[in-house]
Amino acid sequence: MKIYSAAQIYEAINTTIEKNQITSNDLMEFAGTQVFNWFHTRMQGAQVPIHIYCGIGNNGGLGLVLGRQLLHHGYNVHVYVVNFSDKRTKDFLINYDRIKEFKIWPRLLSSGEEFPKMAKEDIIVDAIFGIGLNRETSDWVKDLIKYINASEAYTVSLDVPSGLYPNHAPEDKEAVIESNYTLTGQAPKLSFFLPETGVYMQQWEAIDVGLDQEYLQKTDTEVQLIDKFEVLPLYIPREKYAHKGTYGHSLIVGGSYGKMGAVTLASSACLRVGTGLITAYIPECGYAILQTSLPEAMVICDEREKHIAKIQYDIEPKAIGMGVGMGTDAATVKALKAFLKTNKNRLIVDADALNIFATNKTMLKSVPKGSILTPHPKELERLIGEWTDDFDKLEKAKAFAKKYDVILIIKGAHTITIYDNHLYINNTGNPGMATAGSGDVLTGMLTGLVSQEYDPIKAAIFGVYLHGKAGDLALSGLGYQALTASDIVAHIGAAYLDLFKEPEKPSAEAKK
Ligand SMILES: NC(=O)C1=CN([C@@H]2O[C@H](COP(=O)(O)OP(=O)(O)OC[C@H]3O[C@@H](n4cnc5c(N)ncnc54)[C@H](OP(=O)(O)O)[C@@H]3O)[C@@H](O)[C@H]2O)[C@@H](O)CC1
Ligand SMILES: [K+]
Repeated sequence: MKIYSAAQIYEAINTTIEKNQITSNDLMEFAGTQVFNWFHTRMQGAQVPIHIYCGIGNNGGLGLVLGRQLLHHGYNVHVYVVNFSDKRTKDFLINYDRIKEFKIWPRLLSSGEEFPKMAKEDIIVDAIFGIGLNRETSDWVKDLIKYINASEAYTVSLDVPSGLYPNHAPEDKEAVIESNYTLTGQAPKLSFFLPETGVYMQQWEAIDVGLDQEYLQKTDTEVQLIDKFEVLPLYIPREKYAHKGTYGHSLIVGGSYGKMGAVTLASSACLRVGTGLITAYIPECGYAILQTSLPEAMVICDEREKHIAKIQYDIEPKAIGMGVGMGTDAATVKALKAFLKTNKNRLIVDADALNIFATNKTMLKSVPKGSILTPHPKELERLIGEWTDDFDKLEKAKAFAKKYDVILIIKGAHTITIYDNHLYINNTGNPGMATAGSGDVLTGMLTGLVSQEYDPIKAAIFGVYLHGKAGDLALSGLGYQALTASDIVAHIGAAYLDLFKEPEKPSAEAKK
């Protein structure tokens, strides 16, 4: 699903108006009606008080259309205008007049006014700011937002939780509506998926507000939300006359004394995702561990007992997973340096290999193009330096991926794959996956996919999706706390099978 920027949404609105020869207010009426239908379907005339807080822009205008339609259908509605500026938009004013047809005069709220009384059983509609927010709000509006949040009433935000900027993090964390449900116009916004800003909403749903389909389809976006619909075309079917050589030989290089489990997990995930052959390159101490825990794997041992000191082998892998459980011993750093001088294979770089690169940045220049790096937030910071907010982090990460021509996978609640100035936001996975070894499993899966000749960017997008889906399917009967990395591996097969079940609806999503 495409994620449009605020500028693209405004352009879509203008295109729709011009092409269909309608007024902007016609479009607002349509959007407001869609939102009304959403409420009406769920509330069926229930007389729960609904408090609609409208700003003075088009987000507020949308709130007024909703208010009028709810009144028309006999709902118990209270409408307030948050009067933060005199620059009311044309469509706000049209709808401000129209609501008065119902003998309703919205209460004007301004600085110093007492805020309306509400019970926590009531419903609040937040139509204060939409994507037009461009500066810090005044103190009294912040107080109102805090008051709404403190009410504990169920809050439905229109388009975005008010106070969220389209392209940077809020200055004041308390000056943002904590929304229970966000009904967003046409497509979700980037801020819904980032750790600092995603926390302001529990669930979101995209509502078709009638924007021009041709514009939406032909417009390329920098950001995409990845679900089943997007990954299905990436899947490479298995051939009848294939043999194990067809699906590539994967190599996992890693492990050190006390950390052999990481290699076992990565190697078993690599097998489960479908690699033809798997070899683990490990220090001597892991030999018996690997051979007993994973009989399908072949093992090559380093000359050292407890850590890797020389990466040398006589096989021809298609892809190499590098770094899981590897440690950062000086001899290992030296071995990695020497290895990079001759290696031509694509790498999937994780864990300690990332840490080694972070302190030896020149090594990054020897990483083959199209390799995949999979840092978690701390490892990412070591690679790209500190960031001011999540949006700044993404800019820095894009520049890094471009500089070294690599695919960067930023692991998190919504893992983001970055390549060639594009962002792919994953929509599978759950908090149970924040557990030891989960990253090792991902490294193994990505290695196995690249070995099977998935183009690296496709392997990254597909692998991250499949990893999250396996984690979601593993939850059943376990719950977040009990989920382990081995459970994720055990459900890779189910995640593949799930690809061919009924496709999910792309327009309505629940945030996990
Ligand atoms: N037109 C249509 O058909 C459709 C419209 N839709 C809806 O329109 C919404 C966008 O509307 P919008 O552009 O009017 O902006 P909105 O978010 O309401 O803000 C209002 C204005 O406030 C101002 N302002 C900014 N920050 C401020 C601050 N801190 N303190 C005080 N003032 C501040 C700023 O104006 P400024 O003062 O900078 O000139 C800004 O323009 C969109 O989110 C969606 O809900 C869609 O449903 C599709 C159909
Ligand atoms: K809003």
